[in-house]
Amino acid sequence: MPYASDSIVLHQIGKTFTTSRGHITALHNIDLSIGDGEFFSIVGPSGCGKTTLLRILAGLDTASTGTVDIKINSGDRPVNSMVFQEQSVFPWMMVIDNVAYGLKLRGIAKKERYEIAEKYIRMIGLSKFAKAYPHQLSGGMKQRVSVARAFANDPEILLMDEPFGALDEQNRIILQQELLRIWELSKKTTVFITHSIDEALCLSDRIMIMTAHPGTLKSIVNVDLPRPRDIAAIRTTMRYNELFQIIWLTLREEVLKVKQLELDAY
Ligand SMILES: Nc1ncnc2c1ncn2[C@@H]1O[C@H](COP(=O)(O)OP(=O)(O)OP(=O)(O)O)[C@@H](O)[C@H]1O
Repeated sequence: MPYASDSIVLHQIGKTFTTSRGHITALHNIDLSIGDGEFFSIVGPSGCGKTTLLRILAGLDTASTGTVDIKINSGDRPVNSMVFQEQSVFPWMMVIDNVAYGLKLRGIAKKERYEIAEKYIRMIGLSKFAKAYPHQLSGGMKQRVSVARAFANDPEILLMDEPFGALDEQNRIILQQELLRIWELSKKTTVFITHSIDEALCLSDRIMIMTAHPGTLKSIVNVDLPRPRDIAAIRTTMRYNELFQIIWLTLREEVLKVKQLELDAY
């Protein structure tokens, strides 16, 4: 898919952890470019290095080899915002203050940061709960607050590590649809980790499939499903099913390798 420019360029990324039991190579020689405004998902078997890669993009960890380049469009914005699987809201803050937190850190005046926060709270359907505290919200609602906060921060890139993994299916579908809607409006470069081929297909422009440990780039699939997307409708299309098969057959080889390694270890 054509993009005006690259937002993220990874060159020969490798990561080796040193532990008391020796060295663990988590990532090996990953070359990758992600376009400005692209929704890019990563799937791969358990332990293949997805989170490690995202942590390197977030600056929470450093690569052992290679380089990471992230295009900075404006010096006033944070480079990234991350949404984790676990709800990472502050329990002592009202919803509106949780969503506005990053803006406060950047010194944005209260009136303006509340206006921005209210806009995103409206988008995720929580206006009535703007002054509620997290203990008054369900798990799905708290995760919505995390998503709203990430967008309100207006980062250069959005990083999401299985953000809906802990939710029940109904809440997950609703949040996926809301994420699609907000992303369509902002066209923010997004890197999204998921274990779900379905989720990756519904949301992404491209999907990267990683090999089993050590993680390398196995292949990248273009998701040529039309946008804007309705998640329920897209799943009924023939192209969705074709893409699902392609990804599953590629991924299955890697999942089986992990299973074999587990059996060999016994
Ligand atoms: N801080 C660390 N110290 C040592 N080894 C680590 C560390 N973090 C990750 N690893 C190892 O690196 C490899 C990749 O881990 P990572 O969590 O990135 O995989 P993942 O694909 O996100 O896994 P999952 O799908 O199960 O969440 C694993 O073998 C893991 O044990």
